[in-house]
Amino acid sequence: MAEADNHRQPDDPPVQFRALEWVPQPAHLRLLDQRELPRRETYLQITEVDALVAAIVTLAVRGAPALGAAGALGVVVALEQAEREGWDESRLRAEIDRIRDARPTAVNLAWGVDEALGRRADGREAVLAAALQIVADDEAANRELSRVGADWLLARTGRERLRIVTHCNTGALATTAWGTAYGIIHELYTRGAVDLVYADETRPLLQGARLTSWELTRDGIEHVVQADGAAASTILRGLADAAIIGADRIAANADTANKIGSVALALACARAGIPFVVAAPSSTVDLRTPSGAQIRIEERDGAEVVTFDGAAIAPPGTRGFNPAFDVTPADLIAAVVTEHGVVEPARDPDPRIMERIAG
Ligand SMILES: CSC[C@@H](O)[C@@H](O)C(=O)COP(=O)(O)O
Repeated sequence: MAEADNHRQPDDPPVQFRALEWVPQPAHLRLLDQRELPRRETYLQITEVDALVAAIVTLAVRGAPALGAAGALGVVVALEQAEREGWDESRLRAEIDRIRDARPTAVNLAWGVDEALGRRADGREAVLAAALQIVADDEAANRELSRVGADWLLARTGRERLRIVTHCNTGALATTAWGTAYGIIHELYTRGAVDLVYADETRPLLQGARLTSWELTRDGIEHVVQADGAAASTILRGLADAAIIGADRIAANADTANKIGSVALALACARAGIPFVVAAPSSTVDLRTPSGAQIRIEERDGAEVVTFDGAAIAPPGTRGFNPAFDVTPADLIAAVVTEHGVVEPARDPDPRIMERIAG
């Protein structure tokens, strides 16, 4: 792994890395293996559906927008494997369904698969072009929503410099590039408007402690990692000016599914009177889901909770309870930001409010 540089300046060009990339020759999907970060920077070469599904399920690739791109490029992987191995149509469809269903909460995954699959009649090159368009569009959306979100936060708080709580990882690792909530933080940083970032560690898989702090360190943004259990207290003690999170699925009424622990931040922000902001590209908005009550929450293996870094931390036989996401009700959300603008669900209880910024 390259040495982290803690001395970057706001004007320095952003550090380039990609969570995922299509490599044409020999054709494969290249994934930065996020299970290994920050210890090692290693890449997976994906040429088979089994390997892609395993990478998604074990969070080698993760984050809703990155999953959307992985799903779309996964259709190309499946088409190529089908040709190599002589699959019939029903086998091909079943394998593509395995990719689509590998994780249920992030709407981007099924969306990405279906967008790419929709071009199948036009051939493999058209499917690949659709998938690469998703990659390009995601970066553009993230950059735009970051500007919009930074403007909104500075106007709403009236502050020149912000102390920000964030949860899970929403940076370039979780997207095709740049990031969502992290993108807003980076945008504020380039404007000289970040005082301190509190990155929640994000139990049980530590996306905050391992991944967000890796990105913040590379970008030279002042930060601390705090235990998830510290976040509400940080907010109630007046140590933060806002919380910004990403999303895995935003229902039509703005109820938002995101990494487990997000709703606790929203409750604390409401009590403290500081803004709780959700940032996502419009591909994460699911207008077919009316409210959070209809969002399926991924339940992961309890072993992830009762172990730490591979070692047991509870008595043998202890079962873990491991919902990967929670749903924050719209009335606790000060702002949802997409590349198409901002809505303010806490002030505006419109049951179809997300139609305004879904594109
Ligand atoms: C821009 S990423 C938005 C969300 O996908 C992110 O906050 C999150 O909850 C990711 O969960 P993960 O389980 O790591 O895929």
